[in-house]
Amino acid sequence: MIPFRKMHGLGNDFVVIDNRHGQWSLTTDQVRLVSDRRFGVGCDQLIIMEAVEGDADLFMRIYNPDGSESGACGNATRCVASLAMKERGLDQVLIKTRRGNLHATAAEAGDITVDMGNALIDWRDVPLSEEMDTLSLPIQLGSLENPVAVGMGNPHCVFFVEDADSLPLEKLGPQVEHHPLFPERTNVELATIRPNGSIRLRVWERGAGKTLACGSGACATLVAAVRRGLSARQAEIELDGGVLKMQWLENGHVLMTGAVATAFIGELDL
Ligand SMILES: N[C@@H](CCC[C@H](N)C(=O)O)C(=O)O
Repeated sequence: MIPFRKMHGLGNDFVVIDNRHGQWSLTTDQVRLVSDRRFGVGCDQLIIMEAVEGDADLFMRIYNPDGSESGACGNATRCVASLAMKERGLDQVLIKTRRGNLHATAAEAGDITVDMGNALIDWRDVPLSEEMDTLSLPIQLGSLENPVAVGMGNPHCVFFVEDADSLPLEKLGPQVEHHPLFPERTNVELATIRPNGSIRLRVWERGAGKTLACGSGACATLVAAVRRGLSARQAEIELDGGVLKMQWLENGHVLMTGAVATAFIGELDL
């Protein structure tokens, strides 16, 4: 039996397995099974906590429900950071991910702030399949056009639209996810800038589908909006599951602050 925690950040939900003693090794089929809401516990991402050498407190591995691995997951980083902070009695921890060490700190009212690292805006780093300006991609799908590409350790394709809520994300998301300009597929964001400066955001996640929130997607959207001259460097982003407070620092790093919650604790019989 493998113990797990079911956690979420704004409804973006995770099965979190503590494998710091290295006793378990999940196959891709098992990752898919655990993530499948029809047969398993079900989650947007399966997160494995692993032991690490060096400065970081732990390594966080991120699997999508289709079995693919991602380099970044903002909401899960807050969840895992909150576990590590409680465990160590600290108000800051360093979480290692495939893209590097992410510094997380306790914020007001139980929220967690994560420095999600540098936003990547060179086409090679997103990555895109050919040289181009990431500020304006030649993609047109119905009323969707001219998106911005941003890398946050995972790829994002951000469309600015009149009304994100009026568009069929379930139909458009998979088409953009598999667009040939993205050799590693992409996460897809539909964003609307509101008159008060906040941003309404809906996300189709690579390898997962429509989710209630996506932390790295919120980071990418703020960066895209600032680069387009549509937003200040600090903004609130409203996802289906709640609000993230975002800031793009002058040094290129993106800060994300938001809530975390544990839904329940259980055991997997694989
Ligand atoms: N939920 C995440 C992103 C998860 C990974 C993504 N689906 C990918 O494949 O890159 C977040 O909060 O950032």
